[in-house]
Formats: sequence, C-alpha cells, structure tokens
Amino acid sequence: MNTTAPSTVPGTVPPSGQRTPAAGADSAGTGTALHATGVHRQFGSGLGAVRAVNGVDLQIQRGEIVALLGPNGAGKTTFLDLVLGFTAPTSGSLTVLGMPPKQAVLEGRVGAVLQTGGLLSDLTVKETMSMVAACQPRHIPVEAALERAGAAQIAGRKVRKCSGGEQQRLRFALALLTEPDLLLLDEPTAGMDVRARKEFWETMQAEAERGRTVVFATHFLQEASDFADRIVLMRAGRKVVDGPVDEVLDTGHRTVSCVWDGPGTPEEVAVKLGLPDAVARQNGRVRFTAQDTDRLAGFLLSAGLAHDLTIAAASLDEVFLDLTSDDATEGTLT
Ligand SMILES: Nc1ncnc2c1ncn2[C@@H]1O[C@H](COP(=O)(O)OP(=O)(O)OP(=O)(O)O)[C@@H](O)[C@H]1O
Repeated sequence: MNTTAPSTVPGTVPPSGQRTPAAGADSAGTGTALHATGVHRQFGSGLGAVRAVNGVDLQIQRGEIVALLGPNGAGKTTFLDLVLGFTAPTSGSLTVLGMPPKQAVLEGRVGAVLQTGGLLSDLTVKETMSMVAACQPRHIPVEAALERAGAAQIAGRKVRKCSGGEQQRLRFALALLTEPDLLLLDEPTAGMDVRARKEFWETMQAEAERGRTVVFATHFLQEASDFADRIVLMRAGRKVVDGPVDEVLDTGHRTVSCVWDGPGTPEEVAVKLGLPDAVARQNGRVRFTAQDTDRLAGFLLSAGLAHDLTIAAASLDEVFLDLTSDDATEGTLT
C-alpha cells in the first residue's frame, strides 16, 4: 500500500473536554461507527481512470473488530483514506461516528496507525509524543499512551534508532493519545517479526476490550482469523465478501492430495468432473482443491486414476487465494 497521508491522526477533542456524542450512539458506546453507502473513489479520468473504490456499502457497529482483506491494489488503503477524510468520495456517502470523516478526526474520535511517514527522526519517542500531545486540546498523559502501546521502554530512544516494529508502536501510542473511539490500522504489523507481531496484537486486543472499534487492513489471513470478529474482503475496489470470521473462512473447501497414475491428466479429470476448483502439482504429488472431496476421492480411486490419497481442510492461504480469485463469487455472509 502506498499513502501520502501522515502516519498518525491523533486528532483533537473539543476544548471543553466533552466529547460530542455520535449521532445514533449512546453513552454505552453502541451505534454505528462507520456507514458507507455506494462509495466510489476514482483517480484520473478517461482511459487512465482507476476505480480504486467502486461502490462500497459497509456498516460497522461500535465495538466491532473488522479485518479489511484483499490482494494488492484492492482498494483497502484508499478506503481507509476516505474514512480518515484524507480524500473525499467521488460519489456516495460516508459517515464516521455519525458525522463527516474530517469532523470525527478533528474531534479526536479517530486514531490511525498508517504505514509510512510522519515521524521526525531526530526526536526521541517521548519528545515525539509530547510534541503531538501539545497540539491536542485534550489528551491522556504521554506516559500512559506509551505504556498502553508497549512503547514505554523505548521512550528515550531517538526515532531514527527505532526498528520498524518500534516505530509502529510509537505510531500506535500517538493514535491512542486522544482515546479515540475508532482505531484504523493499515497493515500495522508490516515489518514486525513474529514476537513483535504477537505482542502488538495482544496490546491491540486490550484496546478492543476497552470498547474501541478497530478496523485493520492486512494481507495476513491468520491475523484476521486470530483477531477480528468480521472479515470484509475487497477485490478491484469492490467489497466481495463480508461476514463473521468463522463463516468466511469456512468455505467448505478441502484438498485431495494424491500420486497420479492416469490415464489422462488431472486437469482433464477436473474438467470432466466439474468438481475441483484448482489443481496444483508439488513434490511429485497432485493436489486438487474442491468442495465435494468425497465424491472426487471416490472417483479417483474407483477409476484407478490415483493412489495414496489424503484429504485435508484447505489452508488459510488456499482460502485467501480462493476468495480473491477472479472467478470467486461475491456475497455477504451475514
Ligand atoms: N493517488 C492515486 N492516484 C492514482 N491511482 C491510485 C492512487 N492511489 C491509489 N491508486 C490506485 O488505486 C488502486 C487501489 O490502491 P490501494 O492502495 O487502495 O490498494 P490496496 O488494497 O491498499 O493495495 P496494497 O495491498 O497493495 O497496499 C490501485 O490500483 C492503485 O494503484
């Protein structure tokens, strides 16, 4: 993803210190966090036009944790930029916490951890926090935000000496300064190793338990599976899948792996049966991906086409490829 937007949107809250209740939201934090209706965002015009977001309808309730998934160029970053008010829809309507996105950001209701830019390398982590906090009419103590983001131990470190993962923690701490209702994270764990990734999600889980709405874009289906309640999958600017994590991941697809004997090729058999969705070869074996693996396995064995069969659930990567393939069907699972 590329974005020219600043890396954090600490936002501001009214000087009175009183938050403006979102339309449709009560003090317990219920209501709609994000409401998109027929949102389009086009870049350029004529033959060179790119429909980065192409007619997205999406409603996210407060307190939900939503993973935004999709292959490269699906429109995830552009959609998050729209939610942050960095860019406006070409058409359609979008409200955040019941108000225009820019207003929600200005009121400090939205925090964001984006991928690049925005940090001054000669400042320390704490100096960065203090500088941004000084611009806010109202914020939690810098130390508290650093603590919650797991960045307290690097407070005295120059930004330029922080690793990619540590800089992401600083961005996270900045995003928490105004106690935002909605947290937007664009591939927040990019560049983190396995341990840092795990610690980051534990921290984020704690924030979600405080009742924040969290929307994060990721390429990792495992992260979506481990952390989100709901998956929204985009492809070519459109929302193609939207539903609870378990239902989205349970595509019913399984794999049949076998040693091929023939006659004919696995592809010919796949076409003849009209069953498997994919055929792959690996380490001298053939792997079919299909929904009705029992029927497929029965046919292969009875026709003497293959031996040494194993049937397994499709991996998360296989599910992702399946959902994002050009001929994947569109649908809402809720
Ligand atoms: N400012 C821009 N001008 C022209 N085209 C753009 C602009 N920003 C994004 N695009 C195009 O819009 C499409 C969607 O891009 P976007 O960055 O939103 O996708 P993404 O899902 O975030 O991708 P990735 O996972 O690779 O980061 C891409 O084809 C991209 O090249």
